[in-house]
Amino acid sequence: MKAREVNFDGLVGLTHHYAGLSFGNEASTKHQFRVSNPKLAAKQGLLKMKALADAGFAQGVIPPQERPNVPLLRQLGFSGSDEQVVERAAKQAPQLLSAVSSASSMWVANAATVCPSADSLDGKTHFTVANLNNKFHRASEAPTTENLLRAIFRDQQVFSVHGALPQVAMFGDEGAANHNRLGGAYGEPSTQLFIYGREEAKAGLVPARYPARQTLEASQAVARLNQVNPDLLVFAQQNPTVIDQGVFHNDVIAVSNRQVLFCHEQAFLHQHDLYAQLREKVSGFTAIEVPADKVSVADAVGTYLFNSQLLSREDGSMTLVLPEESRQHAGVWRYLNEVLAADNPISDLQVYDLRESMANGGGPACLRLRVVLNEAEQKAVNPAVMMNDKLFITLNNWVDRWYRDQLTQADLADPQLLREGREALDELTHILDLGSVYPFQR
Ligand SMILES: NCCC[C@H](NC(=O)CCC(=O)O)C(=O)O
Repeated sequence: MKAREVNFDGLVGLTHHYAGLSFGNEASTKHQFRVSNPKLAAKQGLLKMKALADAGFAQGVIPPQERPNVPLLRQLGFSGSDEQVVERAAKQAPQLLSAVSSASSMWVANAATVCPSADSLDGKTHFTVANLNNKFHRASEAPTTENLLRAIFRDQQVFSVHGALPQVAMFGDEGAANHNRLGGAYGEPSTQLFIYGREEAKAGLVPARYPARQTLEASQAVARLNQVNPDLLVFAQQNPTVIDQGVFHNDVIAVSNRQVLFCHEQAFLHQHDLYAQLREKVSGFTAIEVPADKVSVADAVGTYLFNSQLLSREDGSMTLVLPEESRQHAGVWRYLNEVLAADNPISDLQVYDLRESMANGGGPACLRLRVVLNEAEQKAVNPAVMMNDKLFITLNNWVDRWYRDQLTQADLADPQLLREGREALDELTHILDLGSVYPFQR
């Protein structure tokens, strides 16, 4: 049975703004308080989804979360009606209101880690929701992410969705952004490479300046929950010095597809040992390694060339889906064209304008969750979330009706934004046939 990779992209939420919340993510810090355009952000994302769907890649959509997160504000001691809760938070702690209003769930590469059925001991497709413990504004995504995944992958005969790991630093887990799957055909058992930033139990090498968000302990627990066949597992540490240069997730410095790993030469701590392990486990393993004298780590972080999607076409060749920023940089673009000309599976570069998401540190790869599905599993997915001409038009109209074209931290105090958000999401759950998934619906 033929399996394929389906990409599910996060739809940008109505409160997308630049809050400067992610220490260690340099774009987030740099763009704090810049005026955002949620409408444009959502449309940029939809255009990428539609273009990839039109090019024959299977594409789904994951909806945004309810923001501001009023229950979370109540947990922090703000009381009264929902409107009063928001109003009081805006007055007493505007930075908290901003955090609980973040549209960060758009970066669904951090929603969960996925184990395709070919790799799991029980033959099911597993999802473990990420706890995103390192950042307050992101840790609150987990419960609704779980509801959303259950509403999309709802057939429990074939899908198994696990709740997030315990919310403590020891089990900090950032989902698929720190996970690669390497192998042959998608439906064949493949090697799962879990990348971590530090090991809680050992005083090993760790970054000095910025946090290592993912622990080895978390990666091991996710592999257990997902029932990954132990023969297929590899764990490797990210290079702490690149974390200190702004590589807060592995998908900022490496991307894989089938037998190919496209990465910077400084991505991993013991890079050559890792290649040796992968050569042994993955038939035809191909590393396309970018040297620092061609692209510095700073330029990789600035242009996000590795935060790309590496997609297989029918003939086995691969398309690299890149953000506009990597075309704008002469040296990076020259290097990418050298990769194109060289003898390797990459034979096409596609560039998208994702400027709104990029300014918060999210490129093409951050916006998508990869799910390998065989034919029966594809049929078991909630069909209303799959991108096609009709859904594209419906979602664009929905965005036009509900989204603002500029937003600042001060606007978050507007009780109308809360009401608009709920009405819009209520409508969206009908469009995507999700049932009741948000706190305000329960
Ligand atoms: N995979 C990309 C994730 C980007 C995300 N940025 C943010 O949350 C920035 C939000 C802000 O600062 O407004 C993060 O760092 O986890």
